Amino acid sequence: MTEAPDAPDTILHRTAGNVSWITLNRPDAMNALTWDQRERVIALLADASADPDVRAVVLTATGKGFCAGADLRAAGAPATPAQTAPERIAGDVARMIRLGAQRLITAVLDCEKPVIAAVNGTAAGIGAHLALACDLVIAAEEARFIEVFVRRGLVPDGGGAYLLPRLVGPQKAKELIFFGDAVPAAEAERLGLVNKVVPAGDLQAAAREWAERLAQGPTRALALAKQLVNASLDGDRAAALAAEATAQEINMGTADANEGVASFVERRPPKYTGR
Ligand SMILES: CCCCCCCCCCCCC[C@H](O)CC(=O)SCCNC(=O)CCNC(=O)[C@H](O)C(C)(C)COP(=O)(O)OP(=O)(O)OC[C@H]1O[C@@H](n2cnc3c(N)ncnc32)[C@H](O)[C@@H]1OP(=O)(O)O
Repeated sequence: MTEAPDAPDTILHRTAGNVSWITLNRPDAMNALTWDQRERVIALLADASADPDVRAVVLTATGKGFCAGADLRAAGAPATPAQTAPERIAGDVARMIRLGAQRLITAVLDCEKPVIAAVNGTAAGIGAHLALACDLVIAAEEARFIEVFVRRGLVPDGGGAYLLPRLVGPQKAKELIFFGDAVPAAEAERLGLVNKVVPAGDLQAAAREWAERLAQGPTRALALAKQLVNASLDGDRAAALAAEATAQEINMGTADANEGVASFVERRPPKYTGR
């Protein structure tokens, strides 16, 4: 288990049916992220990668918000520019973004298990990017996605200017970033930010259904496929084709790959073990 500060009750965690459920639980603050919570989520994602009994991850939250971004009231927030020399501000905030927001988003992108975001409500700032970095996004009808940074006079961080253009194209990405308007779940689905929109009362069941299907799948093949898709966004065709050939070679060493082929030949359903 990865060591991380305990975030008693503000991050709930359970594993059921080979699915790791990570729940942000500060509903009174729209699940705005504190340092402890962020480190706890990063640790739980690392644990999911390492644990062979975890074959899928669901990230969700309680209350009316999914995550309202960094907790702007968090103790120890950097002093305002007027109180600190510019070079110190640059050193502090850039380092905080690298060591904070960016580590969180990277932990999702690099998690070696499929990660589903079950977005129960407002996802703003890095809270939106936390959802959009997940492999699959299921949103409740009332959910909305807000590139809220501009409302605070901030630059989008936590991977926003990396994720958004890849999801919706550069023009739409800049519209969302420039205006910071709330994007309702149905529009987010139309734009390609969300895979599926369901009534709020069905969100957990929908996430469980997809997560349990993935948890019965060929876990290593799913992890390699996730890496191929993510890497393809940054490379050229030659790199993508080389990577898929290598991934298939690696995957052929798994029991699941042999089970998948054998079950077809033997005319029976496959039974994958995730190994
Ligand atoms: C990780 C530690 C960081 C330390 C502080 C850093 C300071 C800045 C440093 C540089 C920038 C870092 C940026 C960061 O990496 C990435 C970001 O996420 S920046 C964006 C931060 N988030 C926001 O700006 C969103 C702020 N919230 C809102 O705009 C609105 O709440 C909403 C999301 C549009 C939802 O609106 P409503 O539905 O009307 O809900 P309320 O506004 O009434 O909120 C309910 C309740 O929750 C409290 N709350 C909401 N968001 C935050 C928040 N981000 N931090 C703390 N508290 C929040 C809100 O105050 C209400 O509480 P109440 O007033 O009722 O007690």
